Amino acid sequence: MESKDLCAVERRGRVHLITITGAGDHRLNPALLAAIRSAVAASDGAGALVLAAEGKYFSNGFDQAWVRTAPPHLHATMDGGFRALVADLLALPVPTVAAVTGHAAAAGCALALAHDAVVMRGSRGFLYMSEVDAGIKIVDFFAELIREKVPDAAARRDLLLRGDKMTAAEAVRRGIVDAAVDGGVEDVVAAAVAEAERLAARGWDGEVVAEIRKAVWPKVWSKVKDHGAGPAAARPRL
Ligand SMILES: CCCCCCCCCCCCC/C=C/C(=O)SCCNC(=O)CCNC(=O)[C@H](O)C(C)(C)COP(=O)(O)OP(=O)(O)OC[C@H]1O[C@@H](n2cnc3c(N)ncnc32)[C@H](O)[C@@H]1OP(=O)(O)O
Repeated sequence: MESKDLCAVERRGRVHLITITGAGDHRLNPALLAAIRSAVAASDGAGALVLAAEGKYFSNGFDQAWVRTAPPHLHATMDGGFRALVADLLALPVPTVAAVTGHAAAAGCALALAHDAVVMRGSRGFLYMSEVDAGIKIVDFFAELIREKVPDAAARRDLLLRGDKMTAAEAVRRGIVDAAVDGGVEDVVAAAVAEAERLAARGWDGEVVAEIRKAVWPKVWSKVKDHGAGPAAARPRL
């Protein structure tokens, strides 16, 4: 499947809207990670970026089936591809908003939290770090991402060491998500685009946005910066 089939890209006003397509659970493997990265790279000229998804999943995390079948030497492309995508998002010269239109589990949850803002569907979908239930250790930059994006220790414990499946309302109450949106997938996307448009209207200097973001999340940036497509890095290592 070509990358353009994995993600759809459109402009809505000043907003670059990326949609992970299909009714599946959008498992993150090198092909989908590359497709999302290409879609992010196509945001030149936009004032803000939104990442959304079709169906009942935003993303259900890494593609474990791919890991089981791929030669071991390729496993690093999953980690490298994810780090590169997070680096691209942190280095982007425009505000970013995740439209969590459905379940966001494990690496899918981490991907949502790698955005500046997160709006989430109120009636469907969990924010869920399933690793403790699935018997999967998390790596350092995941821990950093959660530590920096989930500042409340109790919320971090509930997410990582209790495996809570948080609804949007719960995630808003815990300070992890910015807004719970009533209605369907398109209502969540519309709310995310509206927020992105408000941020784009501020007309910020893109380099300042990117440098402030790196300064605000320094430990995550330090663990991903050599993987992304930003000025400091060579071509993505996918
Ligand atoms: C991993 C190998 C990688 C190796 C190489 C790379 C290394 C790189 C670094 C590694 C880092 C490791 C960390 C990351 C690891 C991963 O990502 S591994 C992949 C992990 N992924 C998972 O474990 C998947 C987890 N997902 C699930 O368990 C489920 O899919 C789900 C999210 C819990 C959803 O389950 P599902 O049964 O599909 O749910 P639904 O049917 O939609 O809903 C269940 C019921 O709940 C109701 N409901 C849904 N949303 C809401 C809501 N918001 N409010 C209220 N109720 C809700 C829904 O209606 C259902 O109700 P019933 O119909 O009555 O049952």
